[in-house]
Amino acid sequence: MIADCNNIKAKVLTAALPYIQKYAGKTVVVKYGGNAMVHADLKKAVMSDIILLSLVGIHVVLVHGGGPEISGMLKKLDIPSRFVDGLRYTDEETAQVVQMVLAGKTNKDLVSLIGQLGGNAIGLCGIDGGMIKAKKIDGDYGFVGEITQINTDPITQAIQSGYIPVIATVGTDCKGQTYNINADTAAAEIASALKAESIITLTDIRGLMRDISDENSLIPVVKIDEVETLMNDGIISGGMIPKVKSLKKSVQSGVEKAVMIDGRIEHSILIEMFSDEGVGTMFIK
Ligand SMILES: Nc1ncnc2c1ncn2[C@@H]1O[C@H](COP(=O)(O)OP(=O)(O)O)[C@@H](O)[C@H]1O
Ligand SMILES: CC(=O)N[C@@H](CCC(=O)OP(=O)(O)O)C(=O)O
Repeated sequence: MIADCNNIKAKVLTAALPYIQKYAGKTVVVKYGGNAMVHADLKKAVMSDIILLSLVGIHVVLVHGGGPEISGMLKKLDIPSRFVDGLRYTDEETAQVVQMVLAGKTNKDLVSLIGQLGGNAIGLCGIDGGMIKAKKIDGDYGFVGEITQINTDPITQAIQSGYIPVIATVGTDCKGQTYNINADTAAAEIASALKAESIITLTDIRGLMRDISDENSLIPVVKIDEVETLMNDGIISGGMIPKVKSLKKSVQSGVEKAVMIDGRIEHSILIEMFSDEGVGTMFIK
């Protein structure tokens, strides 16, 4: 019985070998959405996967969201939340709360969890080391940032020093104004700046759906020139809008593999990376 079990373990590990060889030394950006973060056990499983990837020599960069935590804090402070095209309308006060929650609480909680699980992470936000420079996005969104420049040095230096960089997506301009940057948007820009091999977005749904009330309507592959039609068809709404736009942009910028997967499934990152099983929605040229 024990021998059988060990045999299976050995088979699983050797089956992963070609995938490990493919990704070793390459950069993989994982975007971890706030909605897939709400269950403690799942969060632990995701962090364990990230540690494993890093230990087999993959340069994992974790870019996290935290929308539900921000909304929760705004509610406690009696500040109303409002979303426009999937982006949080951000007045001056909201921008401060976003910085406090994303860079302060969510980021440090993830770094601490990775540490508890035996990994080595360093928490950064876009302000640290001048990593994310931003300006006000066009339109009426308040202090929502459009990224003007990414300085990859703090990220690459963290990786070279053996840390998993964990990034909160708050940026600044040269005057010190804080901007709230959607985590999907930032993850795509970071992946592109790092010339990442792959971007994996973990969310709280199977992938891009034709109809979110129908579990069987998953769209497994999207060609990026189909995105506009899908947007016009009105099947994409809320937080899925920046997600889809960002994955499209990643592909356009040369990221080899851009996928959205279900963060509610335990070890979905490992299934995605270490098997040929297509999970979620893949964006291709
Ligand atoms: N066509 C679609 N397919 C899948 N999800 C969609 C679609 N349109 C809107 N959504 C919504 O987008 C949500 C995911 O975005 P969001 O809540 O911002 O997640 P995250 O916290 O992972 O960034 C889904 O839970 C779903 O409610
Ligand atoms: C401009 C904007 O919308 N910023 C997001 C930043 C966090 C985020 O993107 O979190 P998720 O990945 O969990 O959605 C917000 O304020 O909620």
